[in-house]
Amino acid sequence: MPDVCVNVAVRVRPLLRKEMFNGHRVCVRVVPGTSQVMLDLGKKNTFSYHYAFGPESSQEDVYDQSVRPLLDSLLQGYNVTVFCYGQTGSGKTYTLEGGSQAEEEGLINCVAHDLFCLLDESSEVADYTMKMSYLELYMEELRDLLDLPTSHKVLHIREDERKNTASLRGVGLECCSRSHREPVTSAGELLSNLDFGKALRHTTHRMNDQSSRSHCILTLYLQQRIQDPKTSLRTVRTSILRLVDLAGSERADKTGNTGPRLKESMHINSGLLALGNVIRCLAIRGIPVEASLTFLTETPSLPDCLEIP
Ligand SMILES: Nc1ncnc2c1ncn2[C@@H]1O[C@H](COP(=O)(O)OP(=O)(O)OP(=O)(O)O)[C@@H](O)[C@H]1O
Repeated sequence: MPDVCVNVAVRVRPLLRKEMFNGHRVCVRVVPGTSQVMLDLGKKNTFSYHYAFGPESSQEDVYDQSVRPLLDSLLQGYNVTVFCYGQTGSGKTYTLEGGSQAEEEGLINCVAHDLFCLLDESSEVADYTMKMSYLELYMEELRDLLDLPTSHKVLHIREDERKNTASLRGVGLECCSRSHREPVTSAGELLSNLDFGKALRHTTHRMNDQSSRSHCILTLYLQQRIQDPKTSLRTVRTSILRLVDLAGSERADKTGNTGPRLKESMHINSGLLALGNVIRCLAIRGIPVEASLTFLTETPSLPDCLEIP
């Protein structure tokens, strides 16, 4: 488990061809050999993070340093969430899902492959089950991206008496089942389910050709059965990994959005603001502000570890 419960990594992407063509220039640099970035704003401003990746950093560098260690925590029974946050076009989806070349594989691919390898090779894990859910929060409406017949229907967010958040279909007496959790047994299966879900995602607008217009939450529910070789005590260890691709924050004056697109932006920005407030409140142990996005990314209060005599 890392020493601190929130780590922040900053990634500066290279200029895109069209940005170079339009005469844009780099205004943020990583200070060599440090985890600091410097803004070129006349007087120099420097900011420190846990990790800082410059335009030359590969997907592998980002994964190995900032995400791979979290898999060990997950296997130990800790709940883990990775958020990709930033302005529209800053590279969140690229970082999580990857680019068009083989060497540009995103964090989700790396996690999928390593997680199954670690579980299969672990000497303490007798067996395990993994399930996944893939939800989209668009304009404050929640949709299940793994359930085609109902993906167009809105899910409702509810909390049980233990403060666990559930996403349910229907309301009141019609409230029948929670969002779909698909069992997965390999990285290939996980990634093909993801491709299925991605096709249903809301995308596109002007500042970025393939812009995500929704917050997307991939959750892996892991249950491991651990057998102690000395005592034969069996333990069931449950933990959750969330990989969250947040919609890009944006300024209405820069996007030129009007009408429904402007309304989308307002929902995106208000969700991000609430999330930022919650993280800030948690850091200073204040009272969090609640919104759909913050309910969905909350980790459950289920016991992480159950012992079976
Ligand atoms: N590290 C990188 N190296 C090369 N190209 C990158 C990198 N990061 C992002 N890009 C490119 O920049 C463009 C925008 O990236 P991306 O779509 O991931 O942004 P985003 O933050 O997810 O945007 P939005 O919030 O609008 O969905 C894409 O063409 C992507 O291929």
